[in-house]
Amino acid sequence: MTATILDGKATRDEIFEDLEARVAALKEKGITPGLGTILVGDDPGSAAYVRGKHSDCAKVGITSIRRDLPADITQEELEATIDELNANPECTGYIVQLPLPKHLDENAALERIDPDKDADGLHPVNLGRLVLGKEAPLPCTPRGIVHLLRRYEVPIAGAHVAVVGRGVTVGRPIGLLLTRRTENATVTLCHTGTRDLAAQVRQADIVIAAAGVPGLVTADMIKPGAAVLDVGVSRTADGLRGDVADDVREVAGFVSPNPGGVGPLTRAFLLSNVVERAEQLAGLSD
Ligand SMILES: Nc1nc2c(c(=O)[nH]1)N[C@@H](CN(C=O)c1ccc(C(=O)N[C@@H](CCC(=O)O)C(=O)O)cc1)CN2
Ligand SMILES: [Mg+2]
Repeated sequence: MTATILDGKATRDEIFEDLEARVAALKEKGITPGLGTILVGDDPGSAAYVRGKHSDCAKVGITSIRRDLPADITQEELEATIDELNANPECTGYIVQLPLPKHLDENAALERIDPDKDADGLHPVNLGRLVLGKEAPLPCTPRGIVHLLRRYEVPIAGAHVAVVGRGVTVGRPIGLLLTRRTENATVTLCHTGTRDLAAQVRQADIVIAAAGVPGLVTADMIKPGAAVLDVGVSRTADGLRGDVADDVREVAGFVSPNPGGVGPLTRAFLLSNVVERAEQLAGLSD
């Protein structure tokens, strides 16, 4: 068997086309959505992601607001920048690029974001709303994963999903999305303390690998025909590596590659969250 590729770039292009039209409609009503980013330090990966977010904004007509701060900034200085974007009327949504340098308190920074401007859906109030099933901006990577599965008609209802990795941007929130009544999956959240990871992954219809460990998920761990989404990213001497070994394609029914799978959708749904918020402000959504 050779797996069907879940093409994140083609799916991203469809989303951008829709967003471009919606941004034009907002502008006709006198509202221009504005995405802010706060980047601390000079990690090349984070800098590239932030550059990508701003070039996406230009493609769909969203205003870009950039705040780049030195790596040795204090928590107080970071929080002053967060306060500034909370108060900035041009900025309708923004993100703090993660991870932050070790000396900074990431949770305190996320908590200081105005929940109504939280474009990443990572503020505790918005994660709490997700737990309660209330409307909220959804974390971008999990939203991209669900969209990609639906787009390629991978059966989700009743499926057994193994998530590998418990980070705040993917592993923890994806279980909350997939167990909503609209998705109805059964989710096992695996991590470094999981006994016999291979056995957990082997019984899954859908595997979401988001551990950041190159090649962690191998072909012998995959149930034939399963959907395998490679979300982890590691920068190695050989370049970017995902969590999923290449030969998984010979066993799986569906594979999202890395790069070119879920990553482009993380960026697309960030813009989507910003546009949805602007539509709420304009009274264009229900
Ligand atoms: N505040 C946030 N920080 C981080 C998030 C996030 O959602 N919010 N997620 C990741 C990084 N990230 C966005 O910020 C991100 C990661 C990967 C991609 C992407 O498009 N990847 C491409 C490959 C890119 C490359 O060549 O380097 C792909 O998968 O095809 C976009 C965004 C951690 N931090
Ligand atoms: Mg991500």
